[in-house]
Parts: sequence; structure tokens; C-alpha cells
Amino acid sequence: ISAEDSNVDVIIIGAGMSGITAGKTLTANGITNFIILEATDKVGGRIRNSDFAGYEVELGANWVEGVNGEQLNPVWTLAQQVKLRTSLSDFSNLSSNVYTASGPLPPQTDADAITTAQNEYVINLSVNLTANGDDDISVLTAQRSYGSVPSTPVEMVLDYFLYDGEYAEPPRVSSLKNTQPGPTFKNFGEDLYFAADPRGFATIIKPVASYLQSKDGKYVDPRLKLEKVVNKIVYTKEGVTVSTEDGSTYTAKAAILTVSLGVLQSKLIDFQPDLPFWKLEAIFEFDMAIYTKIFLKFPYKFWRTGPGTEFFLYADDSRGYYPIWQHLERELPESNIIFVTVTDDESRKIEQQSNNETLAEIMEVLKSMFGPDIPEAEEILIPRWWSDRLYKGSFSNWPIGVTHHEFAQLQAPIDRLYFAGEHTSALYNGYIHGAYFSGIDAGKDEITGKINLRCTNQTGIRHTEATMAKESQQPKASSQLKVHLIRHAREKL
Ligand SMILES: Cc1cc2nc3c(=O)[nH]c(=O)nc-3n(C[C@H](O)[C@H](O)[C@H](O)COP(=O)(O)OP(=O)(O)OC[C@H]3O[C@@H](n4cnc5c(N)ncnc54)[C@H](O)[C@@H]3O)c2cc1C
Repeated sequence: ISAEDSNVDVIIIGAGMSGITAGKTLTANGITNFIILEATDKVGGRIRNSDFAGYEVELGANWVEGVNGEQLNPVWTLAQQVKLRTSLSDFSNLSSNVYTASGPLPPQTDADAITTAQNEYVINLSVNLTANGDDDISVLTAQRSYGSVPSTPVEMVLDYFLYDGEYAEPPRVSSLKNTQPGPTFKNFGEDLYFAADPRGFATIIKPVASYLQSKDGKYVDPRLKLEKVVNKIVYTKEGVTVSTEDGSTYTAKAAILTVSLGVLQSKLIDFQPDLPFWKLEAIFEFDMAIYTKIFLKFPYKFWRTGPGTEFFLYADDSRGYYPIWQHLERELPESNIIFVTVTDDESRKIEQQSNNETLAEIMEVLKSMFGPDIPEAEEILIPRWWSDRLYKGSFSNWPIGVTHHEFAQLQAPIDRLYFAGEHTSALYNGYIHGAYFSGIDAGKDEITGKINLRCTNQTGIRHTEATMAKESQQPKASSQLKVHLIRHAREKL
């Protein structure tokens, strides 16, 4: 790879689902003089598989979430187009598969009933708050108002599965109105299909990326530039200049930036001029959550198999300690691979300790669940999304305290710099389909120039008059946060 200079109409930064979709949208609208700068050596971003013990496993996104509902999830359509190998996940028997430090428990029908009733209440409360135009509250606040907060290890792990297992942050952090009920499941359906395809889940991007491929599906188009880590963006009203770590410089009329929220929160990219205060505020207020799947390979299986056994839970005194387990007997039969999912602080801890330390913790948990005679694991695989400077987490989560006004600031362009990526999808942030829709929006905005026709308020947000009037009544960021942000901006100078 050598340094180069070039001048194009549009620069797309990032070749994940959103960047590839933005390129497709530009192409469909007659704009072909663009390039895509991608830091890694492949297309797909957070949809990425890896070889593990001779099998392909998914380090990032794994499920097509939201299927068999009123609307068709575009990711499901893509999965059908490439004939992706998937299996419907069956969570219905979960409360019969709970273990504690002293082994398996009988079916937890009482705890299950409490969790289900509480979740129904939480969703109804959210719908009512939204209908009445009331302020947002956290999911935990809603649980408190129900009258009981999950507190035993079994209640806590069922609660963890329901909330942290989906949003990767606990109920005290997540916004009630913006996560319950999740628009993904409400609009696209309740079903989740687990991808287990030897070609990798990222194969679903191929139909979107046809404009970059040869007939045999290889990424050959020179507009796709891999191993280009963007480290500087100079933006003005007239255009953008983007520099990469290898010394290349590209100029364009506009850029579409699709890097993750975690990357925006870091200092990887030097923006000149500094991003304005309203933009930084939105970037720092939204959350980049961490979700980690740890894969383990054993010489033989000691877990239960057969219908209704795929998911099992470990109920520890400490909420979120190696809680959600899944075997792959249907997807990778005879592989003897299982994986455990952790999130948030446990993920941070695990990313910082050695794989051997984590393995020792995991073996202790498994021995308490299944008895002391189980075999040692032969291999372990631990993705480190949070430590990776190109991601800094797994997906965004809508925290309590962020208004729709601030969310719109996260999406809003500045001069000729446009923002896309899953974290800019108001309905589907956190998901592949959110990234997909955001790529379409960014491509369209650039092409049609609609941005200039929309109402622009003082902070540069594109809004309709009605939403502006409504959102101007939303509470503003605390002054403490403002002090913090100003300090951050000064540090950059
Ligand atoms: C562990 C995990 C589990 C998940 N599970 C699911 C799931 O089951 N279902 C689901 O729908 N979603 C899931 N997601 C979320 C889903 O993967 C993302 O929402 C989606 O893939 C994001 O696409 P994107 O294009 O917005 O961002 P990305 O995929 O992050 O694409 C951005 C691209 O920008 C590149 N980049 C970053 N910095 C630079 C730079 N400085 N210069 C140039 N390039 C740069 C990155 O390498 C990346 O390729 C999961 C994610 C993770 C990590």
C-alpha cells in the first residue's frame, strides 16, 4: 500500500453494513465517483467470523433479530438472498435450564412468571409514558414502580437475560421509552435467527456490495480502499480533506463517516475544526455498550443436548458473572463448542486479564454447574471489541437522559460531513438493520440535497417544525456535563 492523493465526489469512511449501503445508495442515484476507506483488510466491520478449532464462529453480530412480524426485516431478505444457514433460536425453555453454584435447579416457573409479568408491566408503562408525552425513566425505575426489583440470583439472571442480554447494559442505565418495547421486535417480529454459515454472516453484505464485486463475488473495485486508517478530517462548507495513517490524502465534496460511536468517543480521528459542542455532547451522552461471546472447545460434551436445551443460565450471587450459555449442537454438531456471553463491566475486566485467568474463572463456574469431573477446555477464543481502537465496544445503547433532540444531534451533518452507522438509526440503533437503514439515509441526504431544505435550528439539526417545537421542551444537559465537555475540548487543543 502506498500513499496517494485523489479527488472524488464523496468519501465513505468504513466498509461495514452502513458504509457499503451508503455506497449502494449513491450508485443507485447516479453518483459513482466515490471511494470507501476501510481501516481493516476486509468488508463487514462488526459482522465478522473467525476460525475456531476448525469451525467458523461469529465474533460480532450473530442473529438476524426481528423476523416473522408485520414488516420485513431487510437483513432477513439479504439472508434469504445468499441462502444463509440459520436456525430459529428457541428461548422458551430457559427457566428450566438454570444452574447455580451448586448445580442444576428444577424448572423456575415462579421466577419466570414474575419476570414475564414485570416485563409486561414495564412495556405498558413505557407505552403510556410515550402516549402522555411524559419524561423518560430508566428500565430500573419502571421495575421499582412495579413493586419488586429482581434480587435473588435466579431472578437476577432471568432479568439479565431479558435486558442486558439484548442491550448489553443493565436496566438502571437503559432508557425505558427508547428500548421497551424495542421497535425491532415490534415492527419486524419476535423471532431471532442464529447465523451459522461456513461462509460467515458477513456474506449477507454481498448482495448490497454488488457494485464493488466481480462476477464471482470478489471485492475487486479499486474504489474500495482497504487498510486505510483515517486519522484526520478537515471539513468546511465547501468540502472535506481526509488523511490516513499511511500518509494518503483524499479530497471530496462530502464525506459520510460510519465509524462506530466508540471510535467517535475516542481520539483516533482528529477533526479540524474541532467538532462543535452540540455534536460532542450528543456523542459523549450516548452509550457504546460491550457484549462479549467467549467460545470454548471441549474434547467431549457434558452439557445437556436435545430440544429445549440450547440456552442455559448460570445464576451467580454477582449479577452478570458468566450468565448466558449456549451450545451449538444444532448448528455445529459434534464440534463440542459452547460459548458464554458477558457484557459491560465483566467484558471490560475480561478484556484486560489474560485468557488463562478467564479460562480458570470459567472452569470454576462450569465445575460448579456440572460437577468436578468435566474435562478441561482445549481452546478458548475471546474477542476484544472494547480494546480494539477501530470499534471501542460492540453496539450502541440508548441510555436514560438522552432526548430525541440530542439523538438528532448525533445524526446531524456538519457542513459537508455526514454521519451514518448503527448509532444514528433512531429506531434500530445497535442492530445490523439499523446500520443498513442509516446507510440508505446518508446516501440519500447527500444526493438529493434535502438537508438544505429542511428546517435547521441553531445547533445545525435537521428537523421538522413540529418536532422542534416538541423537543425544545425537553430537559437540557446538566451543567456538570457541559463543564466536562468543555474540558475535553480544551484537552484537544
Ligand atoms: C459482539 C457483537 C454482537 C452483535 N450482535 C448482533 C446481532 O446479533 N444482531 C444484530 O443485528 N446486530 C448485532 N451487533 C451489532 C451489529 O454488528 C452492528 O450494529 C453493525 O454491524 C454495525 O455496522 P456499522 O456499519 O454501523 O459499523 P461497523 O460495522 O463498525 O463499520 C464501520 C467500519 O469502519 C471501520 N473503521 C473504524 N475506524 C476507522 C478509521 N479510523 N478509518 C477507516 N475505517 C475505520 C471499521 O473497521 C468498520 O469496518 C453485534 C455487534 C457485536 C460487536
